[in-house]
Amino acid sequence: MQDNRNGRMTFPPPIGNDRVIWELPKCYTPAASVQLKIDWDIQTKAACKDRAARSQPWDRQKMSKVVVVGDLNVGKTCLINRFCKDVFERDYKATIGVDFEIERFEISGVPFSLQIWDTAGQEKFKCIASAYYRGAQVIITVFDMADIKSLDHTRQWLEEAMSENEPGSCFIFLVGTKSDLLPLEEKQRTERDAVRIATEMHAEFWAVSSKTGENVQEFFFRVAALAFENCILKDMENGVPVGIGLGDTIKSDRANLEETAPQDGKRGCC
Ligand SMILES: Nc1nc2c(ncn2[C@@H]2O[C@H](COP(=O)(O)OP(=O)(O)OP(=O)(O)O)[C@@H](O)[C@H]2O)c(=O)[nH]1
Repeated sequence: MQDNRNGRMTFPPPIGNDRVIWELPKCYTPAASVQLKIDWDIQTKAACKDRAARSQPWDRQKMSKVVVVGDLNVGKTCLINRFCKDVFERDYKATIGVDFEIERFEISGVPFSLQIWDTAGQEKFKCIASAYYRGAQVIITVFDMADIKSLDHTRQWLEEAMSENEPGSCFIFLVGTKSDLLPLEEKQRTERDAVRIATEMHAEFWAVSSKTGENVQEFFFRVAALAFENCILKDMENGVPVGIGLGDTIKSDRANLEETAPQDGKRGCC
């Protein structure tokens, strides 16, 4: 890429090593995985090779929208903050409406981003948050492993998120947080219940702890990899040549957010 101001070559912002994915990350447990395969689809590999070789400009990278839903206090914000900022907040601060983060990856040599929407679990903010469900490629339904009621509510959260999206258009994940709070036996029992519900929801189950960081990065890498592959395969289905961007090519973070945010809503935290 040429920088017109000083004639020097400029390149996309570097991605830290911790956001580079070469191999398809493993699922948490095969009992609750919707994608049991252990490697990329052969078409994905070919498309990545081609695209990486062409060194597309950074502003033509791909982005997938991820919506995180679940009861209040289950740990949605902490989960996102642990992954995006590597921090853990012990004190509860309710999310007001919605908030978002953008995380950049390099997957098989191709730039890719996740736009992660954190929604409020409190009933009074639901109408604001639900306006942002549309256009999701990934829905993450979160429950607190130490509060079994929140697991029962995940079906309802998923139904509401899916009501704004086409059936079968999203990857669904069921995430149990606060695994650090449970003794082993109780954790195993809760996981068995969660796997059953995940199967009903056609979701992939993960147990994580934002406090200790256990499985948080592994989980988001898996999300990014599956969303990325989905973009490539969708483009192929739609007859988009592999060299011409992957799916919804983005112009910039700002332009993309304006497109995906509801017309009458605000961007960012409301
Ligand atoms: N021990 C432990 N506590 C956690 C974990 N994740 C979150 N918490 C605590 O749970 C409380 C709620 O976390 P939040 O992330 O704010 O919950 P939320 O789901 O975003 O809540 P709303 O914004 O109201 O929807 C906070 O006090 C966190 O410190 C975890 O993995 N382990």
